[in-house]
Amino acid sequence: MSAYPQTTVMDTSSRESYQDAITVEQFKKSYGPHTVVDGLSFRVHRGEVFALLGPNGAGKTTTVETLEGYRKADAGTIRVLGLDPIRDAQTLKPLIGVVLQQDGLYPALTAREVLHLFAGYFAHPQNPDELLERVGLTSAAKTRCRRLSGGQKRRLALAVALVGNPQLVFLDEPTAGMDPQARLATWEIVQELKQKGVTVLLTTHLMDEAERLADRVAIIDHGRLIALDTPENMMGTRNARSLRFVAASGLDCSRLAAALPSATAARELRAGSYIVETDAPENIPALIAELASWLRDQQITLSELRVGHGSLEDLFLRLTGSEVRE
Ligand SMILES: Nc1ncnc2c1ncn2[C@@H]1O[C@H](COP(=O)(O)OP(=O)(O)OP(=O)(O)O)[C@@H](O)[C@H]1O
Repeated sequence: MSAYPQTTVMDTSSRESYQDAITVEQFKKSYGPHTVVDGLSFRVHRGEVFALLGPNGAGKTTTVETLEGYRKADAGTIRVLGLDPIRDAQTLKPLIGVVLQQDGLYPALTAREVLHLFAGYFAHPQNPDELLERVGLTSAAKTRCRRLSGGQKRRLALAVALVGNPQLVFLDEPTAGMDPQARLATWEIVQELKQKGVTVLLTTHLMDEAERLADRVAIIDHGRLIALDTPENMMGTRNARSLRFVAASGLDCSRLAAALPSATAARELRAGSYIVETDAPENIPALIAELASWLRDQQITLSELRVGHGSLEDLFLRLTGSEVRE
């Protein structure tokens, strides 16, 4: 309940000068002897969708919950909408929306009752019934929370986070447990939030979610920042000098490289996963055309083709050495 306080009168004058929606500088947090966040620094611009990626235990939830004011930093500076999340909690809480990893919704209330209840905490809430429809829960509006499926609970938690028209939304694994249709609907909602200028900080284990939604992605491991960039830059899509493709394993790469005039080299990275290199980004369109016609002539079926280093998932594995879990 503490996440959704009674509406307070806000003094926004002290916040007018803040530049970024979130500032984290040299943030440190330990549990006993165990350091889980170790000098983390990043900024989230206003109106940006920012994704935090990291393997299990990397410190993502600790970071997000500190930004939300639920945990206290041991060291460093944390500002959210120009405010200190603990000292200025009363002012900040009505301005942010939070989807927690665990949904602490009331088991005996219906989905509609929960949303109306939370709407009552805010001065200018969204229409709860319209919001229920927006998250695809109209048919479950009269279902008690304990009977909602895992995916429906996540959608209700999202609606609860949005009902107060927040300026900044924290989404901790927002689509975990959702079926593909609900996931797509949630992605649309995040894109709408961005269009409205709402800042979104999300954590996810789904690389396609980060690739599709995020303006910038921070990869953290052992509580440290190891990469921060746009998904395109991380994947090397711009100024790329290579193609990756997936097809049957065991293709003759020297024959392949020799057959493509724009290629300088070709290798099988792992069974069925190939890289073809060229010496300048402007050769990429020709390389794609040459590769496509070679594959056609050899009657080889292609299951994936990417420009650049590979997927965000490849990069994540390379940087953290960890498997991604859903
Ligand atoms: N209250 C706590 N007391 C002690 N240890 C904790 C506490 N909360 C988290 N930890 C530990 O801190 C580390 C970082 O946890 P955190 O939940 O921040 O990671 P995460 O990146 O969100 O992981 P996940 O992807 O599994 O959610 C983990 O080793 C976790 O066990």
